[in-house]
Amino acid sequence: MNLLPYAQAGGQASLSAGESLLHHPLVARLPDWDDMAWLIQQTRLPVLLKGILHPLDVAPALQAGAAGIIVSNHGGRVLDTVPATLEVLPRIVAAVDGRIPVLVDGGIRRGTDILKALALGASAIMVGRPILHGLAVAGAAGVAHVLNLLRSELEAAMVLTGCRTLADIHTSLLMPCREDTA
Ligand SMILES: Cc1cc2nc3c(=O)[nH]c(=O)nc-3n(C[C@H](O)[C@H](O)[C@H](O)COP(=O)(O)O)c2cc1C
Repeated sequence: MNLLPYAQAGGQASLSAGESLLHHPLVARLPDWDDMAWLIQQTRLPVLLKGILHPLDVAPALQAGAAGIIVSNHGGRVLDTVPATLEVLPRIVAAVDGRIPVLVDGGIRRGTDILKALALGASAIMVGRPILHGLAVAGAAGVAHVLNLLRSELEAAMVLTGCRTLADIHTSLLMPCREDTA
């Protein structure tokens, strides 16, 4: 995410010659796990940590008091070569071992994507750009239409895979194409 427009009073977005984003006060000290723990202690609301992509980050997230984890690789900008969220989801789910909900987003475009994410252990999924696209095309009705499509596609996928309830959606529905996702 480009933080500079928000950080500079004058709204100057570009760096001058010789300046580096790394030296900007807003990013020179990047948030760490102590900051997460502090933030979580400031509210009684559940705080879910978004952007977890590595199983080794699960323990510090739990230690900081996260109420949930959102496996996500998108922050408005995307770092090249980050893994797809569905690729890392099973490893995060295994590391969490049922202690807190694990949500996932990124590239969910149809009901079968939701079915696959739930089969890989997600507690819930989130959707970004399809909502924005619906909003851009038809406002609130467009957003409702996108949500309706996703729901009806998920229900069709459940019917076709013999799942009467969300709890019936299980890893056994999936045929692994790589050993490490088995
Ligand atoms: C225009 C735009 C801006 C975003 N800004 C942020 C952000 O500031 N912080 C963040 O955590 N995620 C941000 N995201 C990512 C979304 O929260 C979400 O993770 C992502 O859009 C989900 O993937 P999908 O769009 O493929 O459904 C942004 C996404 C878009 C499209």
